[in-house]
Amino acid sequence: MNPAPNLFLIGPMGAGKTTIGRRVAEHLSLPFHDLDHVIEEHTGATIPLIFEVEGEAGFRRRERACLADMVALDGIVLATGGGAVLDAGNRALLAARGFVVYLETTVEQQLARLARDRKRPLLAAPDRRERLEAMALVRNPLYREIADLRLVASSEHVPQVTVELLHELERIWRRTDTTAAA
Ligand SMILES: Nc1ncnc2c1ncn2[C@@H]1O[C@H](COP(=O)(O)OP(=O)(O)OP(=O)(O)O)[C@@H](O)[C@H]1O
Ligand SMILES: O=C(O)C1=C[C@@H](O)[C@@H](O)[C@H](O)C1
Ligand SMILES: [Mg+2]
Repeated sequence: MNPAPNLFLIGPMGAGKTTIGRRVAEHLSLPFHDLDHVIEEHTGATIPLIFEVEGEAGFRRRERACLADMVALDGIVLATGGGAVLDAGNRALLAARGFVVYLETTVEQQLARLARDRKRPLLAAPDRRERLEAMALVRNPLYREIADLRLVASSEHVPQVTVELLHELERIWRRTDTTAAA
């Protein structure tokens, strides 16, 4: 069993936090929440519109508030947005309130997976590769800082990655159980 109250997925845009998180939650019979969707619901506006009206700073304020609400829950799987770890307070909350899985990916994979995406305002750049590389430079150390588990998805097949993550969690949580019982 998960010794932490929650399971949190972190990692860059297009790493699969939403996709894999939803499937893992289903397998674990836990409620799934996606922080981006929570923000949109609370605001009554899409993420692109929030960025357009309030800028990234406004979006980050809303992200902080919604993240604080979500981590207060118990027994959930939460997929965060790619930039949630930029805030030190968010990082502290995630580390304190759950088991943190860092889904790793490469810029190459991001470019392929998000090629047709128009819903991520930070990707609206003339050179997407350059933008993603710059973000990785700043953010990857922050993901690493709070990760309890790093998963380099070896497959482009979503069900396969889901199974890989479930196996890793089972292995780690079984070990934690044994240690606690000893
Ligand atoms: N392991 C995978 N193999 C192939 N495609 C994937 C994989 N993981 C995710 N995808 C695809 O990549 C796209 C982006 O995935 P997803 O929305 O889950 O990313 P995310 O990590 O939640 O990103 P964000 O931080 O922007 O919310 C989706 O179309 C999804 O189907
Ligand atoms: O990487 C980011 O900063 C973002 C990722 C998305 O999940 C959204 O949270 C938003 O588009 C910003
Ligand atoms: Mg997502």
